[in-house]
Amino acid sequence: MKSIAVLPQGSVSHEALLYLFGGEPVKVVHHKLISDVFLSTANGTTDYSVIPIENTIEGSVSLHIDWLINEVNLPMQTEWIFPSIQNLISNPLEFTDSEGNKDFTAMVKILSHPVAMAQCGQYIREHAPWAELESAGSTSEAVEIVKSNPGKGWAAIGTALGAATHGLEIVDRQITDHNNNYTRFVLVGPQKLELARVSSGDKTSILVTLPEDFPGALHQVLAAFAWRRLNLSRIESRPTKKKLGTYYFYIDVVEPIESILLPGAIEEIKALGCQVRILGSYPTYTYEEEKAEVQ
Ligand SMILES: O=C(O)C(=O)C[C@]1(C(=O)O)C=C[C@@H](O)C=C1
Repeated sequence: MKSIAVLPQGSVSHEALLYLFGGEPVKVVHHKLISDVFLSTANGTTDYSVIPIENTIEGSVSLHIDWLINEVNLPMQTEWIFPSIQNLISNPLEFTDSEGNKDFTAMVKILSHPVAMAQCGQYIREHAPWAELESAGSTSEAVEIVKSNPGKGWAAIGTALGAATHGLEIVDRQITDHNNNYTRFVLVGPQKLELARVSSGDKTSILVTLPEDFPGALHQVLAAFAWRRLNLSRIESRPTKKKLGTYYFYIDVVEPIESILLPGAIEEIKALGCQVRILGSYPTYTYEEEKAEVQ
């Protein structure tokens, strides 16, 4: 049975994992911090790790992309999209007045994962702008901390599964600034992954380092894809962390690595003096509500 490292029970990542595998039996190994999720597969304890890499509202999860680039050498084996539905969660009746109405005046602190917190900025500004905001390793860890601190005016932003896991109350449902809030997840690990569900296509993620002092280098890199009509779905620069002003370009190509034209494009980019690292070539799955078993 495949073993999969993921953030704690009831995190968005955990919901996304349950969705991806549907009924397939897998051994789920929870870790409090994303660094430990990465390391568990990097050191061979688990077969795969679930990594959130991009969100509709917050954009790239830079920390996780940097880990993929700099800290571990774990190929991406699958990508899928899953909705991040965030809720305001508290100990039962903590924010209900004697007449049964919601009353947030005693809300002194809101805890969540910083990405989830950022997805709900508008809600916080409208409902409890006075509350102190505190980061947790995951939305589910935030719920767990709130559970251990009843009566203090603390609330968490997290999933319905997180609230159910810890037996807490959902004070307000679906509080993200936009309803169309989706997260792109990747499963990373050394082995290819076969899934029962039908994919919506393939992608290849590559990392390109430009040679120094080469005018128009990025233009020429992009031209290698353009004249072959290879579709790019994302391009993003990340600092190399070695010298100020030097960057990696993270590029997603909507083709599998074994397609006819992609290897030629990569060779052309290398011939320009660029370094190319393949981060993975993998099937991608779009979210289909009727297949979701959670929420
Ligand atoms: O904290 C969680 O529940 C997570 O799964 C982490 C994470 C992230 O790192 O982006 C995943 C998706 C959500 O949109 C917010 C947080």
